Amino acid sequence: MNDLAKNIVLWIVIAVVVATVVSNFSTRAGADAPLKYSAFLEEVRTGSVDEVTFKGDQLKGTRKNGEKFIVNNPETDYTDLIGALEKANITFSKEPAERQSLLTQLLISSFPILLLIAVWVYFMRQMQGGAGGRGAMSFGKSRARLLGEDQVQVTFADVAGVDEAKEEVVEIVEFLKDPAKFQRLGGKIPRGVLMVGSPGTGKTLLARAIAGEAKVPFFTISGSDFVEMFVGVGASRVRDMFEQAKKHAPCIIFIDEIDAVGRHRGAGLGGGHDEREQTLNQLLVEMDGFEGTEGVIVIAATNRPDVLDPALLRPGRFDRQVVVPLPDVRGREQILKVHMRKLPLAEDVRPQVIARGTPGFSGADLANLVNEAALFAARANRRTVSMDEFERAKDKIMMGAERRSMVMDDQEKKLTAYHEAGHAIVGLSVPEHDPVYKVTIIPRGRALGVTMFLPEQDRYSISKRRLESKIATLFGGRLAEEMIFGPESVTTGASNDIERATEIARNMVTRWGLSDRLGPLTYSEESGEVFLGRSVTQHKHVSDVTAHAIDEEVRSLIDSNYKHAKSILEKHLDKLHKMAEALIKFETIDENQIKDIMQGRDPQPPAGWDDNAPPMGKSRDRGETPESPIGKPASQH
Ligand SMILES: Nc1ncnc2c1ncn2[C@@H]1O[C@H](COP(=O)(O)OP(=O)(O)OP(=O)(O)O)[C@@H](O)[C@H]1O
Ligand SMILES: [Zn+2]
Repeated sequence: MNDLAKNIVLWIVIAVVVATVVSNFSTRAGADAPLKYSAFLEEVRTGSVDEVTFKGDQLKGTRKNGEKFIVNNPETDYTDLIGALEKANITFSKEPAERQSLLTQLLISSFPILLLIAVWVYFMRQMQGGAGGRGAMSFGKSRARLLGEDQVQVTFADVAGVDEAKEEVVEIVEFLKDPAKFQRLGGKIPRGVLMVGSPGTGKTLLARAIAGEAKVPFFTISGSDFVEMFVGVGASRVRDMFEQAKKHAPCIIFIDEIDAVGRHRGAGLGGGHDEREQTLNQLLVEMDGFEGTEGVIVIAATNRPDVLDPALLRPGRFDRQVVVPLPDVRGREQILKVHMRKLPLAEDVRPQVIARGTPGFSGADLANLVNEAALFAARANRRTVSMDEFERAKDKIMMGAERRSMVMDDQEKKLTAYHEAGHAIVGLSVPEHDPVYKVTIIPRGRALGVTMFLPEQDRYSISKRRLESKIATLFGGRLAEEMIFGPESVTTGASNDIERATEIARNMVTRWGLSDRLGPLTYSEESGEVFLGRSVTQHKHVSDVTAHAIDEEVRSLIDSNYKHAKSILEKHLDKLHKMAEALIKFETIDENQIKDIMQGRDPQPPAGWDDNAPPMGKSRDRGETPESPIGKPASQH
């Protein structure tokens, strides 16, 4: 052994000692006995569990006899579990994940040492010429997680609302079930499938369902796992993954976020032989190398097919694309039903109504909505989940969580009430605007108040008239403040409204060809070139004269709609006062109350309203500046 090798051995010994000390320490700190997930479910069923707390991906629980235990929750989606807990009448709650345990702090502080060891080991491997070089730390091993055929319990029945995508992959299931038979019958052997769709549309779910239907093992790895700081590691991980997969054939390899490795070669820094490029090349080599008869199918997922290297899409590689779109109304209803199956539901629950009120939601958003509703029901000690909880969950996801603890003084409350009432009244009076569904001055997310509009159907294009109505509505808030409190009192609360109105106007002129003066031309061009993860926008040059005309045209669109909004508010001043008063009193008003106000009546108080109840929250917490929320639909201010 030379000196270097001795050194490495010494360091490894030190590392082992440190690791032992640390792990001893950590087990002593967390004395709760670990429990297997399946054993835990059994205990839930037999009724020996008393209480459960969700904490990150762990569950902490107490048995009826007072014993404590922890369970690592393997599921990201725990509606199933919540349903079981509710049925067994077990109380549960949710805690935020721990910031940073002592263990991680220790690991972080010892990171430089570990890094040094890693570098040395790496150089050793290089010196040995790679032969038999799978050293103690096995860098080159793939990180793919293998789920055996029994573990993949997902079937096509769990994937809803994407029927076309399902139809396209049925053939793959047939192939995996019996590759030899499939070939005999003359089917074209599939090899690579690229699933394309926005985040949360169920690409992973669909891939798992293919494995579940065909009852074959499922290897899963994320593209970003291949990208390592050491040159050559990613490539050897790819090699290793394919080796493993061939041993388990027929099977599926699922590569999530393939764009992390599959980016257009040469798009990186300098374009040289960087790590990512080697990994990608290895992937291409492996995909060419295996015969389809072996029964390995590679499924990759991405939401950026445009940045992928064209070599990946050539015949024999990922030559099939399956688009997994955002669900439409029917699809959303079906997805909701899939997730609701697992819960005890009240009789008033109507998935169709929820589906109609959630345009733009992905499958993951809907799963989350059902989860949140279950948690609301649990917190209120309800035995079933009712429509009310689903509505609250929807509002929470769309507008951010209510922040009742944040106290506005009376003046601020009044300003916010007039601001929101201004949006609502203009929105209700302009043509082709979505109906107003709810107005609230309870702070939500980062906004002080929210006016919610409900698109009645999914829209794929918007008319000029509608866009102008949007601009007018956006100005409604600030205008109302100005009219009631005078120009000096206007707050910064409207800055985001103004930004958005300006953006709409500018896009109308420069991108959507909706200006008579400038005609149907595109005046700026966004190119999709991506550099280091950021998209670089290149502007096509426009002459000074044109630029000036664009500015004028944008300004005139803004001016005319601003004036329009102002005339509406002047005409409906009595309704503005009435709505603001209602908001100050009730804090949230709904469709029916809005209708009352617009017809000149006093709004009915909501069900269960008590005029003598104490006012809202008391503590002070004002960390953020008032701004509009960052929620889903484009129509809230
Ligand atoms: N079509 C669907 N039917 C039922 N549930 C769905 C559907 N789409 C998504 N979900 C729910 O959302 C969760 C997350 O979806 P999944 O991870 O499959 O999305 P993804 O498209 O792979 O997202 P990402 O691109 O972020 O990886 C699923 O576990 C499931 O609970
Ligand atoms: Zn506003």
